[in-house]
Amino acid sequence: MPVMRFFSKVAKQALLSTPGCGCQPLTVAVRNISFSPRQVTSDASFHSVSFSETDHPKVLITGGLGQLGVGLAKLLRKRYGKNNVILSDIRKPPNSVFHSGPFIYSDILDYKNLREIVVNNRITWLVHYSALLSAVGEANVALARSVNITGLHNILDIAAEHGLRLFVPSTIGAFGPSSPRNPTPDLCVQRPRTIYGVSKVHAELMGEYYHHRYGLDFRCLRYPGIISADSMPGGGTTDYAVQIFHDAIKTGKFECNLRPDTRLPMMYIDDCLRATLEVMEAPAETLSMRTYNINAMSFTPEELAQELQKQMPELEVTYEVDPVRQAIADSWPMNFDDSNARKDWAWKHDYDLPELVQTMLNFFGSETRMARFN
Ligand SMILES: NC(=O)c1ccc[n+]([C@@H]2O[C@H](COP(=O)([O-])OP(=O)(O)OC[C@H]3O[C@@H](n4cnc5c(N)ncnc54)[C@H](O)[C@@H]3O)[C@@H](O)[C@H]2O)c1
Ligand SMILES: C[C@@H](O)[C@H](N)C(=O)O
Repeated sequence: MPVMRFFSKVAKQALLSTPGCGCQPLTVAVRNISFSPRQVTSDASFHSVSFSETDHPKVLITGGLGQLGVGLAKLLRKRYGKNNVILSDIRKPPNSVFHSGPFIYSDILDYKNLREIVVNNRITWLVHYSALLSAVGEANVALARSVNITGLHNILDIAAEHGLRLFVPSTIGAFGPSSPRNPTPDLCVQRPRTIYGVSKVHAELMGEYYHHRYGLDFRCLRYPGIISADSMPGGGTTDYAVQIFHDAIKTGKFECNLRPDTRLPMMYIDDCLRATLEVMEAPAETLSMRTYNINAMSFTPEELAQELQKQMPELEVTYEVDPVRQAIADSWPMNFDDSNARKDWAWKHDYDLPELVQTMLNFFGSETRMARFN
């Protein structure tokens, strides 16, 4: 769409509209909506988009000290420059993170604090990672509702008010027992039974609503369970698939809290972070939707254990099922259909199960060698 037509369409939408939010006068949000040139569609084809020194996005990552944020900051800093990517969280960063690039305190429940950060740092992209995951969410529903829903409202309004490109991850947990589970397509019944899932469906719908109503450049990927070696998961149902590596290396034993035949979609962290970068850089006209499933592999605890045992035959795996996590897993997709992401913006995973296991073991192997050396 030509630039002027784009602006006048969005300006008209803005004049007609008022984004709802409990935290600030609605008119302010509308009057202050501004449009970054980055929101205008580009002719560059996917993968060939590159950023000149002066054209870097200025990125803020919320909830950046969890399993995914530090890795994403590293990837984005490599691409856009160290000082153009700000990590934020409400927790105190470890030394290594604090010294690796800009870090700032940000509580997503504090709207004024968010606005100050966005204005003072001239933020243009917002990656919203703060959340309570599925298992911790069930253990503290009130806090999960507040962080995952009220916090999201603040993020949407900040993004709309300042014309930011906004990424919010969703999850396989946004589906429920009445969704088709094998495979689960992008568009189907979504009736999750966890506060986490309910809050993520809410985020998908609110983001898409703001996109259609106010022109917000909202982008969302539904991540599978993410597996990483150098960061620990924050209390989800798929955490077993990370813990098994730590326990296997440390003790040669692992007690799994899901049944051996529980099949769930999973992904290695490098694929997840690259997908996030790719969808953020994708020209708007390639996105036929604003919320996409992405997938890499799908396995059960038994299959993961067998793959590990090819290299560690002495590994012993036992099962002590946690009924809360098992009920959650039994309501989630077994296989994820990500054909729209593959078609629209050329999504392609690099890691399948054997490569994942090899990469994780290589990481822990080199760590052990380093520890012995020191
Ligand atoms: N890790 C996965 O397997 C996975 C899968 C699907 C989707 N996701 C989504 O990706 C995002 C990042 O996941 P993660 O695994 O890094 O999560 P995590 O639980 O490891 O980290 C979440 C972070 O949010 C922070 N936080 C909590 N309350 C906050 C507040 N009020 N203000 C600011 N920050 C606050 C926490 O301190 C924590 O560091 C989440 O939105 C999650 O739903 C993750
Ligand atoms: C799947 C995902 O959203 C998260 N790892 C959880 O299990 O809660």
